[in-house]
Amino acid sequence: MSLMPTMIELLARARVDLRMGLPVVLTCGDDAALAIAVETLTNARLDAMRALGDLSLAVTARRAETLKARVYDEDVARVTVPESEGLDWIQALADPADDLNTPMKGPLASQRGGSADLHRLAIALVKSARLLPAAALVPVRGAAAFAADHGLTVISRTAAAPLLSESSPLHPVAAARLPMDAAEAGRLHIFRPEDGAEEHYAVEIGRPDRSRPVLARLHSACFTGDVLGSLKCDCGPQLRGALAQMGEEGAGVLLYLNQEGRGIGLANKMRAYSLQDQGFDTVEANHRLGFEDDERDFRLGAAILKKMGFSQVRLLTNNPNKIAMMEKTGVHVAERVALKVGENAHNQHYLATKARKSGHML
Ligand SMILES: Nc1nc2c(ncn2[C@@H]2O[C@H](COP(=O)(O)OP(=O)(O)OP(=O)(O)O)[C@@H](O)[C@H]2O)c(=O)[nH]1
Ligand SMILES: [Zn+2]
Repeated sequence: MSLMPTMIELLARARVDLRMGLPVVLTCGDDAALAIAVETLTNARLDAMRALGDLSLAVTARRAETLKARVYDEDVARVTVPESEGLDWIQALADPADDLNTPMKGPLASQRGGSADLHRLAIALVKSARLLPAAALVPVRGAAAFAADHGLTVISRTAAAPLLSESSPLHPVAAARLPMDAAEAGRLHIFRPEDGAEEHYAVEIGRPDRSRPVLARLHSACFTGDVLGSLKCDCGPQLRGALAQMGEEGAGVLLYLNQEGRGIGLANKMRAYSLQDQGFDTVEANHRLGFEDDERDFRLGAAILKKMGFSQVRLLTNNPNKIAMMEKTGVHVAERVALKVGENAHNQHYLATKARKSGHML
């Protein structure tokens, strides 16, 4: 067996490198670039990157819209970084925290022509590292030798792209009995993805009949709502409401998917909350940060249900996208069970925005 890292392992390593502020070498055919996350960029690394050539910044089309930067490559923009600008300028382009105090960062020049594939790959990697979706790139020659000399991780776009668009296979690692308030007959199962990303959990209540639709909930992690009892969303009451209903019926399965903040991570969710304090709604805040409304991967939920032997569900949700994704990934939604709990004065606007912009059923 080879001791060389596989592409999945290299991607996991690249995510850690980027979070630590290390650059990674990206290749695509004859093109290669050094890419570093803007969020963890330091002056020392910026100087070292600049010594290699002209820098460009990869931002998403969503972020480019707020920055009024031209997008020539559909989902990404390649913004030229002027030599006169330093770390603060670069980070202000990536981080919307100060947008309202310093609205005009430009005019910005975007590159057009040639390929944006390396920039697109850089965005996909920083997103999967749960960082702000922005990266600085500089072209490099002789990528393999350069990476070896500097001890850097190399990611080939051709090898990485299919893995980044798929959802990683998950495997059960442990399960045990867990009596809970809502049901004494509880069992917690832990699932681990092959790509080294977060583990996900399944709470099984009673002994659900695998040949009939099971009462199911796909719950996305919300530290603020689930643990702290935040009034800004309805997650805490939904979590407890779903478990309570499963307890009353004597059977059910609740998946606790660690996709905090609709898949952007807790740090980015707090950035979104800070923008909400400035007056933007939940969807606008995600867009200003450079994310889509919802970055979650619901295929994970279907994969776990199937591993547990469930192929049909009575799904507790108000989100039509969850139903569509279940059906698309081979879990039949026999019934939609409404889950309306936890509305309060603080989250009324949030719930109304989800209904208006994300199609949630009221
Ligand atoms: N980015 C972002 N995420 C949020 C915000 N408020 C809550 N969340 C996250 O949204 C997710 C809530 O998802 P769910 O409880 O599955 O809700 P849903 O998609 O509305 O669907 P149902 O509850 O099934 O109707 C959790 O991951 C929360 O952390 C917000 O303002 N911004
Ligand atoms: Zn929440």
